[in-house]
Amino acid sequence: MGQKTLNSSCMLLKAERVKKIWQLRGNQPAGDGGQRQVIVISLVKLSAGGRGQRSGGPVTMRQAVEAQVLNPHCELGEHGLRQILTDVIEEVRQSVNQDIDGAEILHSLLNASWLQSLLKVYECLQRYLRDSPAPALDYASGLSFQLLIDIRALPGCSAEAKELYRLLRQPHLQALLSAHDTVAQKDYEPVLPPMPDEVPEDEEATRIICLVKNKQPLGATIKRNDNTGEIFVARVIHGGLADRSGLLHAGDRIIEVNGFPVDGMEPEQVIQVQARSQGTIMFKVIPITERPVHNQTMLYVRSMADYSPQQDPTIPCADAGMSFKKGDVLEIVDQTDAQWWQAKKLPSTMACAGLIPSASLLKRKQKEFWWSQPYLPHACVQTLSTVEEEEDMMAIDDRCEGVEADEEAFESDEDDFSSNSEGIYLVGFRRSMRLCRRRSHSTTQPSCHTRCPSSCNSAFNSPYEEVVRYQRHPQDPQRLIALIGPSGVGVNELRRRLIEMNPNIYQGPIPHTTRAPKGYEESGREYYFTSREIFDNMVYNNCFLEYGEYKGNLYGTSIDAVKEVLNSEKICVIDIEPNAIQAVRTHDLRAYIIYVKPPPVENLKETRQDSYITTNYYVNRPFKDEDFQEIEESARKIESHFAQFFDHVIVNDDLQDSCVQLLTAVRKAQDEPQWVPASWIRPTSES
Ligand SMILES: Nc1ncnc2c1ncn2[C@@H]1O[C@H](COP(=O)(O)OP(=O)(O)OP(=O)(O)O)[C@@H](O)[C@H]1O
Repeated sequence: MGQKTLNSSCMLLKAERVKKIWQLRGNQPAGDGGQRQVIVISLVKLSAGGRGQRSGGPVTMRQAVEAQVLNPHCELGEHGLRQILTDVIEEVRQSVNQDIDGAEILHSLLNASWLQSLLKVYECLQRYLRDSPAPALDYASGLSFQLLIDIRALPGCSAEAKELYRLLRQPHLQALLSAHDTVAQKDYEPVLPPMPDEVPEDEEATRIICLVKNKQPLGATIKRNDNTGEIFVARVIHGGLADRSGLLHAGDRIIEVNGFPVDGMEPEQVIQVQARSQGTIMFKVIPITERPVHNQTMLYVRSMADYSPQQDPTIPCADAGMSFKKGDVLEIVDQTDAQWWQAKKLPSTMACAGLIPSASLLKRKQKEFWWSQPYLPHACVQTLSTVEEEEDMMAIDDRCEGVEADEEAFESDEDDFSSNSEGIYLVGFRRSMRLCRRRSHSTTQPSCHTRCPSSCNSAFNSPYEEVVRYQRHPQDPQRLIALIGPSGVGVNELRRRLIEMNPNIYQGPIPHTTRAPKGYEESGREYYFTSREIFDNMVYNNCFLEYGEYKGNLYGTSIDAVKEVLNSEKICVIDIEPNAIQAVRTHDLRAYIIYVKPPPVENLKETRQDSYITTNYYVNRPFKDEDFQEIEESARKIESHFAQFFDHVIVNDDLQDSCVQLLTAVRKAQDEPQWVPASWIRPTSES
């Protein structure tokens, strides 16, 4: 016995020519605007032949196959070819058991579901040829239309007639009748070119793909091998026309487009040939032999930068690119290419993905600065207010016409330590507390210190932040609500109104201070009164989200004070400096960031006519034009540096409207699924 061979007639079964023509037809059915795809498998011809035979069943099978090829109309029994295939598979299975070379591969090939489906289609076509069904009439929709007119003309119509009228008017039924008429009239458009009769010997290695153009782009990019001049498919865009055909793959070599040999052409010329074609595009390709296996995992990211493909000269194809803004959530559908990923912007109804720079490429581009917003490196440790800054503040306040009031006068301002009828104190609204961390109209020179978690730098440096959809479990603590906005926009006003609405649900954290308590004050009610030493120790141990100094006393909001509110099952509402955002975007606090944005300056002027701005060193005074300009300027800076972290934006125009918006947003944050950093759910060493 020589080498073991698969001595079976199933080896003789040879796919001589299997050609598929996929006709992707862009048709707009009335009403739904969707796309209909018709897949036509034009020719499937299996024949038998070859060496070696065995007696018994297999020979009968071979004869049956040959008989089928010679006379496709002959009967092959109830299950036709599928029956033959089942028998062959059984025989190959026996060969597998005998450990015969190649049997296992053949067994899995014959068992493939696509082959079963192909044979099913074949059998259907055979049955169709045998039965030659003919339509009873070509214009079923015309008949139904006539019926509708007749029923309407009936003087008193029965319940049955009314029901028939209703049924015939259903869009689904009308679409069905229209489809019937299309088939009955054999109105198939466009007509595909005939298959060439003469197929060269090496045809097995090539594939002819015919795609019907619709308004969509092809969804594939090409590249040229500069040494050989050969043209290859560089990438197939996820969800595009080429991808959905399933016939074009990255790495396939394109030999012809619409009959034009493309070897040696520039990619732009190939695109022109393709663009000139009307109706259908025919590609002759040599398929890539080893297609890479994609086991892509689903990845969702929040973009930390803006990107515009039209301004990026390095993108392989600007039209295939996708623009995005800071804060957009992107679904990364393909990361095969280390440089260019494919993504969809969420929420998306687009089937087709777009090209975006990979994380490493975008990081490189960010460093180049040529198209992105100037990048502000995040300062982990803020410097204490300098003498110049103090002078700056004085310079601003020099313009004030108010009367200087001492801290005591501020502290006794009723608004600042009000308690409601149930005796619940609204903490954190004291003027001194607010002024100590007063925003200095500049994001680069904040006057207070913010905590920087270890993940802070990585979040600021990475152009994409991985996110996951998170729905708070009813037993989880409520999410922290953090409001940010330019000084004077109304952050405290909104926060106060929310807490006042229901202090049993909403509460601010109790701040710490080194100031001595006044007679009526209790530690743990208005403030936690601590010594400077303890305060310094807390600063050293990173216990504060933010802290600052006002008139020689330190004030700060501790993480534990926030957690205390959250653990009491209330919703903690805080007002933070933009630089403290990263300190609250943690696994423990899970902050929902609401940005309070100023309306256009004309609206600001109109709505703030009777309002008073809180100023440093001086009592409140009416808003001035300079204040509105500063609010606008500060808003621009905050948005350009921190917009990627906003979960929600409220334009504080009409105060009443803004309160309603805030309440709705807070409820959504607690009760509806939100995109949150993946590190909150799968804590990493960084978080
Ligand atoms: N939508 C609005 N319409 C009219 N007045 C408003 C509106 N929002 C806020 N105000 C008023 O504007 C003034 C400033 O608001 P608020 O004190 O809340 O500012 P802020 O953003 O907290 O600034 P800061 O942190 O500097 O105190 C207050 O008198 C407030 O009542």
